[in-house]
Amino acid sequence: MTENFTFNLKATSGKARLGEITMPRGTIRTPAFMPVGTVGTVKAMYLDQVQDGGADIILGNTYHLMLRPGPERVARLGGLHELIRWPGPILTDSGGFQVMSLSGLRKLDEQGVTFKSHVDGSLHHMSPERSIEIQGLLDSDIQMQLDECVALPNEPREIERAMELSLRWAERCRVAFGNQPGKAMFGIVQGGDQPALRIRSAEGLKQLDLKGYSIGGLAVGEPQAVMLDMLRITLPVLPTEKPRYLMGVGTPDDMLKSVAEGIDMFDCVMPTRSGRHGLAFTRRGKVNIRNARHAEDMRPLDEQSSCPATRDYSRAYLHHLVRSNEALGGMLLSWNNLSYYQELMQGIRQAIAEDRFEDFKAATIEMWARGDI
Ligand SMILES: C=CCOC(=O)Nc1nc2cc3[nH]c(NC)nc3cc2c(=O)[nH]1
Repeated sequence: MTENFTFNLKATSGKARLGEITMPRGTIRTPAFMPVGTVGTVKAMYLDQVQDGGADIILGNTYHLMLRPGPERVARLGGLHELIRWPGPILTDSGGFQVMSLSGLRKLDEQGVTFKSHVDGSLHHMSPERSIEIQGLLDSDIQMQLDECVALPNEPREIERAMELSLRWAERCRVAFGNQPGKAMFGIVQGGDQPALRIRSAEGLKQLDLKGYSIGGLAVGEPQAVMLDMLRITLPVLPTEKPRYLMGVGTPDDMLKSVAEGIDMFDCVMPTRSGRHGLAFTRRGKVNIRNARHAEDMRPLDEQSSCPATRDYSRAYLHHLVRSNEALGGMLLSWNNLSYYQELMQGIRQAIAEDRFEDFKAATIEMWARGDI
């Protein structure tokens, strides 16, 4: 068992990287997909299934957990891992992004953000220091700086203002985080779709002795080409020996192309959220199980899968459950989708290990191009 946070780069295939993050609570194989466990649960899943399905780490959302059950209460209950019974590493966001997108934002200034809870309307203030304090109370293993993510497209002046503010907040978070050997704090590169601002943000964060770097401000409505361009600008500036985490991404296509640029970690609600709405991800593309054509299709989603939800249940039954809005429908499709995402990550890691990632990427995207099957 290691008492530190270390990242070991094991192989490369083009710019794609195979690595391992070792932490006291376990090892994270990269490239990694991190299921989103918003309010201390990966929705519609048992965490045993999430772990058995291949996830080494899950996400917890600071914004939700600070509102309910509250960070001090979680600490009194032994911390998030105890409460939700997840033994592995947990990455928590700083809350910044969700405050902007979910709450009645009241004010954002140098000190931090002031907002009204979407739960009960209570007023909250979150400074960079309070965000790190909350993540500490949650006993989070990988903590995020507080940042300001602006939507795209946007005025360059506005993107610059938010990027500079985020840099100042990164410094304050770094001071507040202090020295916690078995834990990590990641900075978040901002700068929107502006190359010069992306470079300045990455250069600024490199002064802070961080253990990893998130790429923020993307997957906020910009075309995929813009997102990939920003990765090509940003990643060469970042230290190769530290992990890179692309926030909120994405579809299998997004992840394959981002791994090809040098991304190591991903999180996205897509597999779980779309599973609850009847969309199944499979090796051969997406299946909208609500579609009438599945009503009497006795085939499972994929007879070759090792996931029971994928291998043992007919499309007809899944169709019936989803059409009837039965809980089991969302449960089985979430299970299927997370299993597919982890199977894809395993395939990516294997392809990098054998230096054939480019072929694997092309073949997987081509298989997907055939669309709904
Ligand atoms: C776990 C996340 C750590 O969150 C933070 O502390 N801040 C933060 N979160 C983001 C989340 C995003 N999701 C998407 N698309 C679905 N784009 C995102 C961009 C950001 C961002 O720029 N900052």
